[in-house]
Amino acid sequence: MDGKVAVITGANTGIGKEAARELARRGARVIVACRDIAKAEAAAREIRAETDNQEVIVKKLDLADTRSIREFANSFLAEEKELHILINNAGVMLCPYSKTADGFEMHLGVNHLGHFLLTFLLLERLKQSAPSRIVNVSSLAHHGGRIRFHDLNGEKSYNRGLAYCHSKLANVLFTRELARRLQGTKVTANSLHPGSVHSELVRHSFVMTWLWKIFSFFLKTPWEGAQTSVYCAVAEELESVTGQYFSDCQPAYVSPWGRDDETAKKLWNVSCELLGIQWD
Ligand SMILES: NC(=O)C1=CN([C@@H]2O[C@H](COP(=O)(O)OP(=O)(O)OC[C@H]3O[C@@H](n4cnc5c(N)ncnc54)[C@H](OP(=O)(O)O)[C@@H]3O)[C@@H](O)[C@H]2O)C=CC1
Ligand SMILES: CC1=C(/C=C/C(C)=C/C=C/C(C)=C/C=O)C(C)(C)CCC1
Repeated sequence: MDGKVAVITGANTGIGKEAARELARRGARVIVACRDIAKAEAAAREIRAETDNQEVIVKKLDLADTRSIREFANSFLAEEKELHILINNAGVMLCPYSKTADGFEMHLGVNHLGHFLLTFLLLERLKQSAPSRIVNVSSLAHHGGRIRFHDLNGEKSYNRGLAYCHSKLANVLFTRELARRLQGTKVTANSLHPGSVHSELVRHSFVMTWLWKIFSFFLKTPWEGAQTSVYCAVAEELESVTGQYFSDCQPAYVSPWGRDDETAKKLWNVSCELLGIQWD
């Protein structure tokens, strides 16, 4: 991947860090886009030392704050002339009810709206650098999700498990609509389930943290969990594959709600309204 530029969100730990390591190992210039610069620098240092690739760059990105997303994009666009791979990987799960700086429910705000805005801001660069790829890390949990247009911010009722599922369904629907709109541009968009992975994702749940420790033997390692992301980002046979959903490096079953084009279009329009952007 010499000469290729990749941005990976949430690459300081877990699946994102391992995906960054794999792309760096293959020679790509990797932008590690994280909210905590100290953690990101530590991860980048480790990856540089292990892969002997010095082109692992840390940039601040807090997906729970649209100002930070815009600052990241401005700085990236000023410094990087190309972008071939965008892996929208960062995520939160099982958060107690909370809101982003812009007042969005945390799961929807970080997992969906933050990445929606980031993709919007970086899309011209992806188009200019085509062939290029957008990889959205969703989850099997999208099966439990519904887009609750009447209460997107969970103000009427909130369940943290369901809130995560809704946001992961939003990832699948966003990918589907994005892929449709990008037909003919040589920019592809695919989503995926990484597997059940022993990472810090369960940090907000005491019970899940213990389950994850006790049953860690049955879970994938973060490196194993990163393989489908890496596959979607680099596999030659996926050059023109777009709008698909993968698991274990294979196309996988999408819930009926994840295949609903009307909901995908409506979610697109509502996301634009919430973010105050025009994206045709
Ligand atoms: N682990 C699993 O079993 C599964 C994971 N997934 C998905 O995989 C992706 C990666 O998760 P995983 O590696 O497991 O989890 P981790 O918790 O280990 O990593 C999540 C990453 O997202 C970052 N992040 C969280 N909030 C923000 C924010 N506001 N702005 C920027 N970055 C943020 C974290 O940063 P920080 O360290 O600073 O908090 C961290 O780098 C997620 O999208 C998750 O939904 C899907 C299915 C199963
Ligand atoms: C059934 C079962 C387990 C499986 C849990 C699963 C399958 C979790 C999936 C989590 C996802 C999909 C998270 C993120 O999106 C454990 C805990 C290993 C313990 C043994 C019993």
